[in-house]
Amino acid sequence: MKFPGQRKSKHYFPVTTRDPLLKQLNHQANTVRTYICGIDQTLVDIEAKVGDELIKRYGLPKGNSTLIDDEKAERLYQELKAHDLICDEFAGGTIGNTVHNYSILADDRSVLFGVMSKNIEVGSYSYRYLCDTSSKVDLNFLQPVEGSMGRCFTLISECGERTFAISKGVMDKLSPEYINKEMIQNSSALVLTAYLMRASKEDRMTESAMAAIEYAKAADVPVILTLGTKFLIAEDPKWWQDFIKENVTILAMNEDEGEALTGHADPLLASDAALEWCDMVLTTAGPVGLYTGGYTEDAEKRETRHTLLPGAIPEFNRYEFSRPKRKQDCEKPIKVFAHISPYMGGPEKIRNTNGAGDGALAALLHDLSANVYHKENVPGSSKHDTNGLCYSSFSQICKYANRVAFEVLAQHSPRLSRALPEREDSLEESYWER
Ligand SMILES: Nc1ncnc2c1ncn2[C@@H]1O[C@H](COP(=O)(O)OP(=O)(O)O)[C@@H](O)[C@H]1O
Ligand SMILES: Nc1nc2c(ncn2[C@@H]2O[C@H](COP(=O)(O)O)[C@@H](O)[C@H]2O)c(=O)[nH]1
Repeated sequence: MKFPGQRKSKHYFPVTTRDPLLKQLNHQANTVRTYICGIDQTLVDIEAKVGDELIKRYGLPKGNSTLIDDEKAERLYQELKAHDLICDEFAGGTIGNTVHNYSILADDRSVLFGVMSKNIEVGSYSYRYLCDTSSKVDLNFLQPVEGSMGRCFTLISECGERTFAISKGVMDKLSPEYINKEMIQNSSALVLTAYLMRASKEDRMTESAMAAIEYAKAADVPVILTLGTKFLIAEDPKWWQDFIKENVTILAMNEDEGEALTGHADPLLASDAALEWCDMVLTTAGPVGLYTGGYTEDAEKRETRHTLLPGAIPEFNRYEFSRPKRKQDCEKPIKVFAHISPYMGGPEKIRNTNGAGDGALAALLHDLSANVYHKENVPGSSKHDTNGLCYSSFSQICKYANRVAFEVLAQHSPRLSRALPEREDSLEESYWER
């Protein structure tokens, strides 16, 4: 487990054996290892730059992720190929991306539940998926199935907006028998996407996801939900509010999804509303940056040293140096928010916005899992007297998530090809120390 994000003072995080205080840890027979679990529809992204006319002609709502039938998928694929419009083919799926990015950042294990073709030919989409997935993502629990892999046509308009057309193949064929209860109950977190809830009944993906959620809740493992697309949420916001209230610890969304869920276009107000149903929220807002929100114990709140920010909730970041806690773990819970503008104003050239939100979530998951790792391995640490949900403060999580989103924007695919640089001198000066 790597330390979550660069910092000048690394406290007592057990990432090095050089510190004499850590010798105690090294005397332990076995360092306890932590991991996160994710469930996804295994998908390969087929990226193409297209005109709006094509998107319209195929009846795809711009910006949405729409399921299309096999006939339409084949027609679309042949048209993209014939006009040489496909610019990349890469493993995708919102949770596949997130657990991959988690494993790259933490340099540690994640477990993915989903399906995979029984027989894999070199060069096939299944092969592509495996090649593009970090070796730290444990794929041993995937369910082998017959049939073709799911494809996600990622159609990028001139304005940069992405429209997804999903040819589902076997992506929803996951059976609940392939959800390993013990793996889920021993993990630091279970991460899911709202997309899993739109599978057809016969396909059983939704049933499998619900089984995993029940296992996680029974063992008090945090359930993290990312909303996927505003269109799905807008179909029935009340259903999603109840679902979150019933099942979710941490909610990740972008500002459009936040508006669909809460009715608030302002990401801060949307975050505030969502905290009535869950314990913590990560709200990304494209060029406006991102917000974290959640609860802390009134007696443990820590005042920021940054400028107090104006907004729909004045000076909303006052206690952003506090660590997030679950609401139920607070005697006197107070809401805390933090915001950060895009790191360095955003990359000079945004290659692709695909997966920036998933990248930010992976950073938050890393911080959460690092907290469990530290708690397991340094149980006597005062850090854990207060039963925090994450290792770092709201403010620090913002910085880390933002930095990772920047890295995804600056590269071509939604999956990080490498971790953040170990030493970023300019960062130490200009960002982490600011
Ligand atoms: N145009 C942009 N300029 C600068 N940073 C951006 C831009 N778009 C996204 N980001 C960064 O990436 C993060 C996630 O992007 P966003 O588009 O909100 O997520 P999603 O992919 O889930 O819609 C933002 O919080 C911000 O840090
Ligand atoms: N599991 C699913 N993943 C999907 C679906 N539609 C799109 N996607 C994936 O989302 C990422 C991009 O994420 P974003 O945070 O930038 O929006 C991309 O890699 C797609 O594969 C779906 O229906 N199910």
